[in-house]
Amino acid sequence: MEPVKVGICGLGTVGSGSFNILLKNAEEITRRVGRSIVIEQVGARRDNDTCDTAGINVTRDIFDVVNNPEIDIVLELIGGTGVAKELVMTALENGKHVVTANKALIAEHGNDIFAKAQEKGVIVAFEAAVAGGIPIIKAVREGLSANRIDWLAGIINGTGNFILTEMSEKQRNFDDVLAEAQALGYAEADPTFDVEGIDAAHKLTILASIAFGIPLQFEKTYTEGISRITAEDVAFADELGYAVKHLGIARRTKQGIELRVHPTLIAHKHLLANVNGVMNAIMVQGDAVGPTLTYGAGAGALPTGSSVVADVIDVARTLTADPTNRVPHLAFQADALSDVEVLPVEEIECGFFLNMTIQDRAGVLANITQILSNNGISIESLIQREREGSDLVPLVVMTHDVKERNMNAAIAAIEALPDVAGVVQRIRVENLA
Ligand SMILES: NC(=O)C1=CN([C@@H]2O[C@H](COP(=O)(O)OP(=O)(O)OC[C@H]3O[C@@H](n4cnc5c(N)ncnc54)[C@H](O)[C@@H]3O)[C@@H](O)[C@H]2O)C=CC1
Ligand SMILES: N[C@@H](CC=O)C(=O)O
Ligand code: NA
Repeated sequence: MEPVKVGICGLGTVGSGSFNILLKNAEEITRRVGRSIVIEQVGARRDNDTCDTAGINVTRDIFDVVNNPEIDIVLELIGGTGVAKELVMTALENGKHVVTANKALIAEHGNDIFAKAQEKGVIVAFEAAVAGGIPIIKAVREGLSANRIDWLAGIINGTGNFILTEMSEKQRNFDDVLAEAQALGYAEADPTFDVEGIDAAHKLTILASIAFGIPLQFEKTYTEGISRITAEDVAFADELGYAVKHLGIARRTKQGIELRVHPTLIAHKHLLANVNGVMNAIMVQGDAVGPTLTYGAGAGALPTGSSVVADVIDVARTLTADPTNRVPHLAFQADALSDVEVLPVEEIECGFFLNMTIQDRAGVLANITQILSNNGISIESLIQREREGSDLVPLVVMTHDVKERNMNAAIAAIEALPDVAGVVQRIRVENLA
């Protein structure tokens, strides 16, 4: 049989990983697919030392790739939502299948892209876009398709988890660890996407769509990053028996859907609290299967390339299958997406860890507990520390579950007390039972 011809756009971290896997495992891949997969052309601004492109057609113009009539599958591995969108739309218009690792593109423009793919009868595959090497899209969209998914929660940004782990285990400084994550190829081109939670929000948007059958709604995802987390927060949390992890959470409730990414306290004994470094893990709760957990590298050239190439294999296999029987892009039929409401964060209920600085003076603690109680908030535990030579001392409060709305009111009142210095740090606590 004729080989399947692939064109790679972008030869950076993920492009090089995918390129090298396609060459190294060519024989094994042919055994799996029943025909060979060859790299017909590479579009790259510059060469990559880790890739031997001898004998391969290399162009500096990535649009040569999507306009090359020989190519069956285009790999979009340049990133961003500008040129990348134009590239993907052109490839689809030209009748080519597309494999991408670009979560920003899918989360923000996926609705348009999938509509175009459907019109043209081609596939857009994006396993690498969520949690790097973990086959979570396939797991949710296919492996768990018998279930009504109740919720999912996971560590879905490798850079952020790498930073939190190094800060907690080695007391390293935030900027240092971020620079290392960039050098290792984990971080986004703009690393604020990693540290401000935008990248995790892109991924959660995609996961929620395939779990619940809702359109992609990135703009409705509540997004908070790890940049405000201090070494002191991590140490206090640890003392109380918790790890600080950056989680993406999507949950169905009677009122609507929770879609949120933020730092979270998780009990040390919980599996997610023990996912460290660049590793990602996602819990999915289905009504039939119960809780499931997948774990693996969330970023890096070869782990991400693993997902890209698996998608190429999937597409190559379906080239001989009936197009109407393929798995729908968002797991549910395009005309069967539901418009259930995404809840505002004020409606979400969880426990809180509050870390504040107060004057070491009689009555301050009583004022704070009174405010909490006035807002219907009960305290689970509390740490108050003396600080030698200073009458400003740290106070940490853990609360039982309460609506974010009540907590907002309580924090505003606490911050207005003359004996409370600066802002109250809040980290949400999840039991994930
Ligand atoms: N680095 C990682 O571990 C992961 C990255 N991703 C996603 O994969 C995509 C690529 O990311 P990386 O490989 O990390 O980025 P990168 O910056 O290492 O690679 C991108 C490459 O594309 C090239 N490029 C960009 N625009 C171009 C243009 N107009 N013409 C020719 N070449 C162009 C750049 O020169 C660069 O070599 C992004 O969407 C990213 O979000 C997804 C999962 C993991
Ligand atoms: N920057 C991302 C790369 C993978 O998606 C991350 O760190 O997780
Ligand atoms: Na994946």
